Amino acid sequence: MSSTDQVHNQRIAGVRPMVSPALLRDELPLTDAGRAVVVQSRTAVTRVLDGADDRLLVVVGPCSVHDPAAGLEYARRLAALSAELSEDLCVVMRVYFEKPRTTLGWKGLINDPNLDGSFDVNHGLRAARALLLDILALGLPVGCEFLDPITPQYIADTVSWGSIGARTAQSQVHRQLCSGLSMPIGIKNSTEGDVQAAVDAVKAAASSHVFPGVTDDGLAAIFSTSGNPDCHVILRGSSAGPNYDRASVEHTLARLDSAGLPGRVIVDGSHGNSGKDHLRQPTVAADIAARLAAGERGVVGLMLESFLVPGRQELTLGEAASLTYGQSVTDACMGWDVTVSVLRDLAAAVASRRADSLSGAR
Ligand SMILES: O=C[C@H](O)[C@H](O)COP(=O)(O)O
Ligand SMILES: C=C(OP(=O)(O)O)C(=O)O
Repeated sequence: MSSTDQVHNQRIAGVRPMVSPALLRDELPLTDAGRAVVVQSRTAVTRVLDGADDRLLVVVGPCSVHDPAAGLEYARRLAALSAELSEDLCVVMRVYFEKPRTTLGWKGLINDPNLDGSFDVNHGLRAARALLLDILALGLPVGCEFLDPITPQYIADTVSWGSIGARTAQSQVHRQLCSGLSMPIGIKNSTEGDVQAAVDAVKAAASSHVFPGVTDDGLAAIFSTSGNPDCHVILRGSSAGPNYDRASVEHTLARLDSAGLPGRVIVDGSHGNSGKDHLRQPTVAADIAARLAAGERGVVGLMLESFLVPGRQELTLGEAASLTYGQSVTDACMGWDVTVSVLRDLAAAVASRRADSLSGAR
């Protein structure tokens, strides 16, 4: 595929046509009911972030979706649990289709939906959007990480909360992207533990930007954004250890204040905060629950990695048929039963904080 002119596309091995965002949305339209879920949940998440709603935001679900059927089964269970706990928790399902890799590895359902190195991106986009619509049909809002700057055009209308990962928080391309996204976005501290990088990203994303992008019809265009005031820091721990403790949260709130930004953070109970050990996520959640029950307010949300079956398994490309159903092929996840008790304990902590605050106000 490389050009014979010896200067152009010398390392491009192939170019294939890609469905346009408009065509995909036409094939798989957002229903009126789905739109209502997105609009209402974006407002609810924003109110939690602003402290206007005293519930805890809980972004919970698999590290990555590799099997839409298992993702949908998880969503059915979570929709019922979310309804049970809705007075105290604002639940968003983590539905991640794009995986940023430290070096190499499977990059997620959009990039390689057949899990075999065939990279059928058009099929990946269809599978991702179809699952998002199915989850919204259950009344459950979804949260995605945005990694490729073009992907949001295909799915962002279905997303109520977004994330920028630890490896891209310092990227200007991603900060610009956030400034134009229609939902609140959590931005993570770096893998080495640099929280200022996330604070700087929240500040940059709140501002307007002008940058190149792709239109609904797949044409290059220059986009102007108005800035996103609903971005916030996610403390995800680091290679140096956890950062969900009270002092780290206070330190982050002080940095946000110095930058003229609202004081709120989400804690990621996985990744550096649990050393990627799924058995430690409930310990993080229990610590946050105890602090909430004691009246702490800076932590407005918690992210948890959870799937039907606990732990993780190795993915060998081309051998998806031998995978255990409902178990992560990326980072280890809490299993469903543990997830239920963790979410119930978090809800009880929020209810207790509310009761204390009401009795204090009397
Ligand atoms: O959340 C997922 C992973 O931690 C992230 O994609 C990095 O994974 P890797 O270090 O296995 O590449
Ligand atoms: C990649 C992720 O996390 P981080 O960016 O914190 O490593 C994730 O949440 O899937």
